[in-house]
Amino acid sequence: MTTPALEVRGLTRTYGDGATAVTALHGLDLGFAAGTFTAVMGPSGSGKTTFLTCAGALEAPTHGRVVIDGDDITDLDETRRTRVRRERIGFVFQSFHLMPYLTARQNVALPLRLAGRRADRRRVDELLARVGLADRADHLPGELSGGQQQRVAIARALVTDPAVILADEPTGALDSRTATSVLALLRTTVQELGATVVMVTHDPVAASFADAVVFLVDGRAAGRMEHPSTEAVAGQMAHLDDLVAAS
Ligand SMILES: Nc1ncnc2c1ncn2[C@@H]1O[C@H](COP(=O)(O)OP(=O)(O)OP(=O)(O)O)[C@@H](O)[C@H]1O
Repeated sequence: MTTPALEVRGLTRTYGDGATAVTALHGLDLGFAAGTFTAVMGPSGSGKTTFLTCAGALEAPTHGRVVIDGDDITDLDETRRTRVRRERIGFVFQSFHLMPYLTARQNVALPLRLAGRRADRRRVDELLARVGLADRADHLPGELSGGQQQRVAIARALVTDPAVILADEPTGALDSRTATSVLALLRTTVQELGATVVMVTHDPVAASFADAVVFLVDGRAAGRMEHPSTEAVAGQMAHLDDLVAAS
């Protein structure tokens, strides 16, 4: 068996304590093979964001392990966790999170600079070309459309060649045509570069671009669907929403 790009074992996250404690994740076990595109879906409050922030070393789990490409990062101190975030994980957020005063090229190069690595201009420009922005390298984010900004963010997420890219509703702020082209780009990134993408989404259309969907309900894994179609995912989500409403 090859080492998963990302694995969580017994992942538990409780917020607060005493009577007001909320357990967002209850011993979640999930593995994501390298070179795959997986969507994570579930009803509101099912723990998707909490999963992503724990897997992305943005917060520590209460119990359980987070393993990135075979390295257990759970007990690292804050300095090392920051390094893991910068060098082993790529992030793509709904609201792009680009630096407004840096050009597209400088934004893509930023993770390399923060990691103390030489910002290889050829690699940065190659990635900008790959995401279709060769002619926008010197533009500021404010001079780019939403879809173009998300393409810059995807190039930035790829620049360190991370073990895994974590995407949180990457098309949530885009119109459906632009969303489709950004999802197609994520798909080709996985196919052609062997990247590993884990994407939280509410959108069955977005999920249909993935190889598989993992469903969460109430902080627990609630099934997996291979080769998802929009209709099958929408049907499963409606079923899960009914289960939650009935509980
Ligand atoms: N910082 C926090 N403090 C207290 N409770 C929290 C915190 N973050 C999340 N929760 C609770 O944990 C549970 C899971 O939240 P989470 O945001 O992970 O769900 P989600 O599936 O991403 O939801 P949505 O689809 O609505 O974004 C919810 O009950 C939420 O209220």
